[in-house]
Amino acid sequence: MHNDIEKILISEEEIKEKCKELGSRLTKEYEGKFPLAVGVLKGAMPFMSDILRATETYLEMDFMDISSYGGETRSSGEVKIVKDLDTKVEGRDLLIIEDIIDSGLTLSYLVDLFKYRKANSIKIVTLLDKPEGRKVDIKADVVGFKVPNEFVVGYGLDYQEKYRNLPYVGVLKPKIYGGE
Ligand SMILES: O=P(O)(O)OC[C@H]1O[C@H](OP(=O)(O)OP(=O)(O)O)[C@H](O)[C@@H]1O
Ligand code: HPA
Ligand SMILES: [Mg+2]
Repeated sequence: MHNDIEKILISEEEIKEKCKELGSRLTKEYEGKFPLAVGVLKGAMPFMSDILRATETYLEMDFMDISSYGGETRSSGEVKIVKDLDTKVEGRDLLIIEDIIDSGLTLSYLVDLFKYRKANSIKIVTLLDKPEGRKVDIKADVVGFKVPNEFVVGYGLDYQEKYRNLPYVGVLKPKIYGGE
């Protein structure tokens, strides 16, 4: 598996440090509140697990499974709910946790949905931001790292469902995508 990686963009150590830093920030921001942390499956799973264990406040966790990429490296543009939340959103302070904002389609769909469901507040935390990928205007409130306009894998991010369990974020060798 490691052999398929051309270069590591963000190391395991850098991710660990960042989760601690962002966790302390969220601890302060949600002091005295009881936010609903919404993990966007499947990609956000490792990041959610690490950042929330560094967030020292009461919180509730729930998950939403959204899909728009299928097995491709480009968004189909059609966002589908595979699994909805079990929790009522009305009046809650939502903390949406994502692995990456690329085109922005997934998050803009979710933000609209949660506004419609009358959330009290919505904050977006993403490990990675790929600003050059953007098709709709949306910004995260908290960003771990910016990444260049390349398809990245690892730490939750997949290519054809593989590589999510890499402890770092990297770029695949071109031959893995069927390139030369
Ligand atoms: O900003 P966007 O262009 O919408 O891309 C970001 C979304 O795409 C990926 O999920 P995907 O739909 O591939 O599902 P997955 O998390 O199960 O891999 C990623 O985990 C984000 O949720
Ligand atoms: O660069 C990416 N890698 C993996 N999954 C993704 N979903 C959106 N962008 C990406
Ligand atoms: Mg994916």
